[in-house]
Amino acid sequence: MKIAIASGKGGTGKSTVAANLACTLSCSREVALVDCDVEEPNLHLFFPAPAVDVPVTTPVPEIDPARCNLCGECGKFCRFGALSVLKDRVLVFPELCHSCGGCSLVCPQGAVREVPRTVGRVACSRPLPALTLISGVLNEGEVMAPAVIRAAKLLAEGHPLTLYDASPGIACPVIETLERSDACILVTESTPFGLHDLRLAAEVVERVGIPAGVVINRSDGKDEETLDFCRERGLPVIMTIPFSREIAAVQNRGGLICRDLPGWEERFAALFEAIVKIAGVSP
Ligand SMILES: Nc1ncnc2c1ncn2[C@@H]1O[C@H](COP(=O)(O)OP(=O)(O)OP(=O)(O)O)[C@@H](O)[C@H]1O
Ligand code: SF4
Ligand code: SF4
Repeated sequence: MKIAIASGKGGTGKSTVAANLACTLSCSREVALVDCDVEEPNLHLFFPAPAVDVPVTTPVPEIDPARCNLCGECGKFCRFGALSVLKDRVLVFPELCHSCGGCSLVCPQGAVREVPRTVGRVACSRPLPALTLISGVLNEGEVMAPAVIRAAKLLAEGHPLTLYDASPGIACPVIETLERSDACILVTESTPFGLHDLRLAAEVVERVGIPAGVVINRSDGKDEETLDFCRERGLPVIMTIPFSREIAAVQNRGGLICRDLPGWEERFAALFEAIVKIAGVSP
């Protein structure tokens, strides 16, 4: 079973929910937690442990000047501007390449071969007896976040229960994270910005075809607009977390509220039961 934790807006508490849910569940079962926020992974801060790194590479073209006749077909084909055919050579911009493989297929001279290029890494650790943490890390200056997310998710394959912590927003890295998830927990906060971005995120999960439930975090007890929206969209609200200095203090020292504050382990266990019901599949 695969559960994604996402939110339209940054800083709403995705990592808080993902880390506490993973920790709670690992008391009773084997869990893999995948940090898909590859531009800024932070779950390792909750679960410090020695990690093994696996490099992530993507194939990019390399042109053989001895074969290339500068016909320009590869440049015409590439939709991403990663190839520029000049008078005397073909320039390759590897960081723009989406590794579709098209240029090597269309080259009539067989002058394009694919070479691996490292864009990031996946760090694997075992911070708790039944918890595997898999963190995708995109190299600085790289843009191919989906490739690192795919690699991180692949490493988690085979685990009976996997949680994916998505990046904020609704761009391709989030879509890549949502792919093949059984359900999604949408984390929001009761502010106009939170509601605006929840609308966008709700639309995305609907389009991807994944059932979802909502966690309202940093609640000040005035959640009516968010509750109305959820009711209209048929999105069940499956947990409410108050805005609390105590929660912030635990988190800011790298602690977990399910371990350090009474009652939260039970609440995260109940959150899991609720999302399992929404997913309609057994873990
Ligand atoms: N209920 C709460 N009460 C007080 N502080 C909170 C609460 N929930 C989260 N925070 C604090 O808000 C900050 C952001 O939380 P968190 O990192 O979980 O958000 P996020 O959605 O994962 O962020 P990002 O968009 O960067 O991935 C953290 O400093 C956390 O301690
Ligand atoms: S398609 Fe092949 S032969 Fe033509 S410019 Fe590109 S690399 Fe050269
Ligand atoms: S592999 Fe695809 S994206 Fe990359 S340079 Fe070739 S055509 Fe462009």
